[in-house]
Amino acid sequence: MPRTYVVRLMPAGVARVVVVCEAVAMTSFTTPDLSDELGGAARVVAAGFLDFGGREVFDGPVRTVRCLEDNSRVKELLATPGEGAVLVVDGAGSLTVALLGDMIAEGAVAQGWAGVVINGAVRDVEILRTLDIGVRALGSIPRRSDRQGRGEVDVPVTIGGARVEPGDHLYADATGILVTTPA
Ligand SMILES: O=C([O-])CC(=O)C(=O)O
Repeated sequence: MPRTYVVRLMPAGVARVVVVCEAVAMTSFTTPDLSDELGGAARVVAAGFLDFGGREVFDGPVRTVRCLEDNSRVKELLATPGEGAVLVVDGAGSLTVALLGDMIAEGAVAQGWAGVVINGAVRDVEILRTLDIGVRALGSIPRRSDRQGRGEVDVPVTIGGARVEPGDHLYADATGILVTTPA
């Protein structure tokens, strides 16, 4: 792991090396290790989610939205304090409209959300990748979604074959995504 070192000359002329920061944030988990350690208690989300965010590794307690081609609830929820949570959006796998774009994602960063995992599509991908938030989705498309106030918040959903409930904990890294239910 890359590190930044400062070399100070001590009075006796002896060089002392002090690690002052990690250039890459230390992560306390990997999804393969969690999968091995927890077995069936770690519900693994099927492969197929792509990384669109500026944070490759993220985790947090889960909030959920279920919606179909209408991101009203996504926009509303991500404009409220996230407190390190991960929003899991079950958009039924629809790839015809985007449920997240740069404006909503920038708001989510400002509100302290750790990540957004979308069983559906995003847009503004050039900007999403610059933002300090995890974003996973199935694909991208230019068309915005409808906003007719449809959708449900904090309901159990299933994405990538894994059941996800509000209050679960979601872990995502370069390998994949898994979900646990805290004891
Ligand atoms: O407004 C939307 O539905 C999605 C979008 O483009 C944004 O978040 O900037």
